[in-house]
Amino acid sequence: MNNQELWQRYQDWLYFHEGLGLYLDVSRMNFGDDLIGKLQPKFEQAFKAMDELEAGAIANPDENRRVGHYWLRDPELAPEELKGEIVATLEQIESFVEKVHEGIIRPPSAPQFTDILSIGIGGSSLGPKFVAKALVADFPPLNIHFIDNTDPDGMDQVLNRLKDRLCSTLCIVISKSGGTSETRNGLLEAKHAFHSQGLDFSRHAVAITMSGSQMDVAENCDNWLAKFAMFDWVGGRTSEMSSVGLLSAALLGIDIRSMLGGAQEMDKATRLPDIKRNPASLLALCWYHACHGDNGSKNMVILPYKDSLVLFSRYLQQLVMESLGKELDRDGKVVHEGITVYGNKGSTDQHAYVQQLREGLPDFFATFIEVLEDRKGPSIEIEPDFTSGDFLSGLLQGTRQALYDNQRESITITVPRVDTRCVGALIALYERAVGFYASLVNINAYHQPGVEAGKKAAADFLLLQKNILAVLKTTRQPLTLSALAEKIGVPDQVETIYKVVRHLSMNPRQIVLHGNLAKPVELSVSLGRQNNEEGNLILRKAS
Ligand SMILES: O=P(O)(O)OC[C@H]1O[C@H](O)[C@H](O)[C@@H](O)[C@@H]1O
Repeated sequence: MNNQELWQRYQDWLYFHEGLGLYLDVSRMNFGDDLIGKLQPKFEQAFKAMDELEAGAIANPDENRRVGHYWLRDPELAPEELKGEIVATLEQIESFVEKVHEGIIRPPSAPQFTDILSIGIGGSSLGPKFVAKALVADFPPLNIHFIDNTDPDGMDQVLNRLKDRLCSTLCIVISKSGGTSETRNGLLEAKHAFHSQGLDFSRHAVAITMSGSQMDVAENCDNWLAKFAMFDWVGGRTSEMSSVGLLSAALLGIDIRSMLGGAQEMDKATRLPDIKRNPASLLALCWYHACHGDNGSKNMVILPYKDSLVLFSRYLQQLVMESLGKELDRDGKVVHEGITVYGNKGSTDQHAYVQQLREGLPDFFATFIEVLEDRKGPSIEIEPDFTSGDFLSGLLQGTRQALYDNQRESITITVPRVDTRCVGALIALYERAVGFYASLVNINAYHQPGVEAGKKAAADFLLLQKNILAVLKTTRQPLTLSALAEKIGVPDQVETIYKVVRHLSMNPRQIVLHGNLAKPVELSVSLGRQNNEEGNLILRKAS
């Protein structure tokens, strides 16, 4: 197409949401005009399924669950019996936050809370992190820190930096199921850090979990400073607008009602059963074209040209890949669906992987996110008539053009600025697009059966470790790895045993490896003293 034709295509397909000032440009996706007609029946099904979901159907049959994240921003739409708890939880959050800000709810040994330590993983971390990065003011009422892994080094880094302010740190532990081991470990490590300083953890701790969850019961969260409900009908990856995301956002001074309002406005726009005039169905159409049609399966590269949106791609990785990455369709047929999502930000990525996007594997489509307002207030001129923001804008338009010139497709979402309404709207837009796409390809977007396999294998690994330690504790002589495997009764698991003892031997766990590390088959292992005497004897216990 020549420039004139492209300009025409741009205008023909442009979606604009007046209230949000949001543009969606799909003109650089090369689907033909006939695609809408072709997909019309599938979309009719998708709109219908979405209506049913919002009306309270069991949209996630495998887990026998309703899917209600849309009700969070419009409780009036929720089934009668749920309205009250949505409204009450929001009010509970606001009242708690107000009291924290005013110092009415305060730590026992400091006048006010200064910091938040947020512990959670997956949906219990990605949304809060994304929103904090996107919307936090330069000088927020509290500073936020995250533990989202069971990496001891990572936890030490956070806890060491917080050491002098632990007495004024509010610890929010988030786990819908309450049974996620990484979060449990983070909680126990944080608790240990508080206790080491003589601080009463329960006076600093806030729980966000389903009532009666494993964590709720084990920790007796009712005795904590506060406990906020997490609803069974809200999935982890769509929980940003529940207490999971709203509590920390409000504590940071972010206007959560406005974020909910932005999402609600987008929800209204994405309910319209008209593919071309609904931004979420337009996105789903583009994804179908790029990922499901004759073009093979393309990856989704998310490129926001704005530093504050840098975590959007990570947020979307869970939303899109956990929702759409499925082995079976709704009829039980093997389909291996999914869309790979990656990205960081422009123009930073221009100096990293855009080379491959432009000239290498044509295995992706890009989504540019353009923000029209450069900054609050005026800019200096970097060169006569040019500001830094002009360069950012030029680099976005240039990359879009350069990709298109080399037959690389792209979508562009343009927003006026990164504010609460915009962030709420972006989250809502992608949530709905994922739901539509799942309908188009006939999969359940709301379960995640594949996640369990890794957890189960990790549990087996840890059980094996337990058995190894039990044997070594009763054996005086070093054992070869195969002898150890025999003794435990798993002769075919020498490699796993090797991995366990190699890890233990590098840590103060009194496990010693003997022999040549380059020849695992010749190694033997025993319980004993390691070189680092001091470390040997310290086995920290969770309090
Ligand atoms: O909030 P939690 O129950 O701790 O779950 C945290 C995360 O872990 C799981 O593995 C799921 O796959 C995610 O969807 C979820 O967000």
